[in-house]
Amino acid sequence: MIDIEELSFQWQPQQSKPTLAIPRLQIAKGEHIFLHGPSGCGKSTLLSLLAGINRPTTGKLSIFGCELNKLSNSKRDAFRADHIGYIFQNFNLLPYLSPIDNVTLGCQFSKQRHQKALTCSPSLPLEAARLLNALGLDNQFHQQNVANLSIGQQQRVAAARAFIGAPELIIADEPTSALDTNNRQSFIALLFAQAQAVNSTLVFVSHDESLQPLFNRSIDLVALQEQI
Ligand SMILES: Nc1ncnc2c1ncn2[C@@H]1O[C@H](COP(=O)(O)OP(=O)(O)OP(=O)(O)O)[C@@H](O)[C@H]1O
Repeated sequence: MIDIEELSFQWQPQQSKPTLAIPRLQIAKGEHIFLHGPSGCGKSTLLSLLAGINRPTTGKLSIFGCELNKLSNSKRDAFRADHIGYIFQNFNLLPYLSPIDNVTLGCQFSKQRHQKALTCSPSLPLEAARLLNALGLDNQFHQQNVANLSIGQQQRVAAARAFIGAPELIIADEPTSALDTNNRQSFIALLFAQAQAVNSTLVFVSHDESLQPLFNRSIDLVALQEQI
């Protein structure tokens, strides 16, 4: 569960107005949230706070009972490695590594996720292969350099890397923007199936409002900041 109270964030101390000012936001465990709003309204900034990359300037941000606003940078890094899978807009894959190696990297910084992954498969590479297949990337592509894969295939690798070790929260920042409409919807169906299998909470940012009905709840970041 995510719990935000009176949160504000500003990139620079001299800003006249904070980038984000959210009075209240609660997200329940297992919810699939569609987060939207105009360009520059602060969606990626909010994701960076949820992921513990940045810390709120003021206010409370608690994820699964842990108050991230009170943790040091290194403790937030450890929290992120243990509990959060992040699918970046540009995927951030290592191009000279195979899909299997990219996916297993998701466990390198977390003993907890490593152990959880081994409860599903006998080894990390086998668990990576299981997730890649579940997300629609066949075995024939598992050992190639990811640089040789299509954008849609790279996106499946990025999603499998986020899901390995069953993190409680999956954050996805416009992961479907390079795909056509049919591929977007089928990718989201696979994403939901994985999230449901381990009851992960999903926070998904997109400008494509046609995707909204697929989610449990839609949050307009501008309206959220105007609530009294
Ligand atoms: N690293 C940074 N340093 C300073 N300001 C930043 C930084 N990153 C973002 N900003 C500013 O914060 C504001 C919100 O940016 P953010 O990227 O969160 O918006 P967004 O809603 O995700 O936009 P988009 O939909 O275009 O991706 C913008 O005014 C942006 O210029």
